[in-house]
Amino acid sequence: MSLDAPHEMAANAIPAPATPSAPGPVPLDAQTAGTSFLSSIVGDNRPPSPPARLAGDQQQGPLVRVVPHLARAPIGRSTVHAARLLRPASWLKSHELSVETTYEQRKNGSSSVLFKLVAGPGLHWLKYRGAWLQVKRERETRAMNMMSGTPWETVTLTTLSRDRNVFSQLLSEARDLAMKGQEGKLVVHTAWGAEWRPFGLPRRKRPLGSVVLEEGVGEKIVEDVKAFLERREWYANRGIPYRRGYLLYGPPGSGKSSFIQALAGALSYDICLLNLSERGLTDDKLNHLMTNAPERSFILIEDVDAAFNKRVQTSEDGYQSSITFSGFLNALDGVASGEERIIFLTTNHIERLDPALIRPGRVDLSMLIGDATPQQAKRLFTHFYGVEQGETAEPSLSPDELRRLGDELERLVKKAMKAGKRVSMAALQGLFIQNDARTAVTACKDTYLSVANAQ
Ligand SMILES: Nc1ncnc2c1ncn2[C@@H]1O[C@H](COP(=O)(O)OP(=O)(O)OP(=O)(O)O)[C@@H](O)[C@H]1O
Repeated sequence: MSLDAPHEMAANAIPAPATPSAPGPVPLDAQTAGTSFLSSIVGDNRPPSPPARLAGDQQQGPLVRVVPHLARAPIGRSTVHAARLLRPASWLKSHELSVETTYEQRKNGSSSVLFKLVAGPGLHWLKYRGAWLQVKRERETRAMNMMSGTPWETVTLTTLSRDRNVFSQLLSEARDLAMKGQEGKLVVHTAWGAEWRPFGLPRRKRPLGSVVLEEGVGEKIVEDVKAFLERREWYANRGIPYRRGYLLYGPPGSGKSSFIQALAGALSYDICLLNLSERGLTDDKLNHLMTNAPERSFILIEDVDAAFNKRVQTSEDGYQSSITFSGFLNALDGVASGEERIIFLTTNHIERLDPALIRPGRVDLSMLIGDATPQQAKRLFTHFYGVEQGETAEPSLSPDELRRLGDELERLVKKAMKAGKRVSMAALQGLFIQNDARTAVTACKDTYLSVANAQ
């Protein structure tokens, strides 16, 4: 196919600020360049930047950024213009690249910044299943998302092909690519103003069995959540808001957050992490967030005691957020809609919580997630060094010795508990990560029994 060159293209191309020129031409033939350009157009599953015009619905992924604009780009609309614009050599090039960055701050203080080059504002050309497509990304200069301050964007796809199916094929492929990135992964959302946005990349799901709780505790929570999910009709018929609140309380490092994340993963739910100390959070925004969480997600509010122990909300730096205790209670109750709402609260200090917060209807199930019991310690040990396909994680360790070491650990944790010593699951995990099985048991003895014996 040979068509004429886009003389106006360079002049008309939108010079996006902070859009570096690519060092060389970037091939855009999707048949030879694979789907990489397609993925760069549709993005991955990171928070889109800037958001799409219809991005108000948090369920929309990158795919939806393309959909509404197709409607405004009738096929063949600019056939003549495009025919004039095209020249064989330049169709396969795009200099309009943007840098898309993702910043992730982890709970332990570490952070990472990822970047990738994506097709930026301007014109791009690609050949998709034999049809040439013009892709035009335009930023709105006047309108912007008031919540996040980012400009809206229009992506217009135009084709000369008579085959309209090319759009549906492209969109299905884009959707499949987007979904693949999330398959088997846990998506965590955080609040941006009054809307939810995915935070960082989707994470690998943690197997539920890797969080070792006291016998029966995890099972009880899982059963309760599953029973709740099966009773939508029951709630609707009785006019009861379809919501359930859970409180997991106990010492630090006992597995509260890990269990909630693993449970979300097991049920293919997302997590919506709500920080009540967030600057700018108001009662209204909180209410909006609680009632507009993405479908199939748990709302997780950690360390809820820190937020309202004196019915005043103060962050670490002394900033007082403008949410009120009664506003928080109202948001927890939610509007009496049929929307499913599952809320998890965690705390290290249940005694500091206001009784109004944990009354039934707001918190329906409270569970203590405690320090390690002797059996838990042994199970965690076995999980770490355990037998897989007939072999232990360490070749020099026979299954018999593993059992013996596990029993020894169980006994020593029992002894430590008798001596009033607390054994944290997080601390045990730390010892197991650093040591082989034999050294780990010796280290536990040194850590817990030397002190216990001395007492
Ligand atoms: N019961 C457990 N089983 C397996 N791993 C655990 C368990 N408890 C803690 N851990 C490990 O310890 C670390 C901290 O756990 P987690 O953050 O879930 O504890 P937490 O109870 O939520 O603590 P905090 O109250 O301080 O938020 C995680 O890396 C987790 O893997």
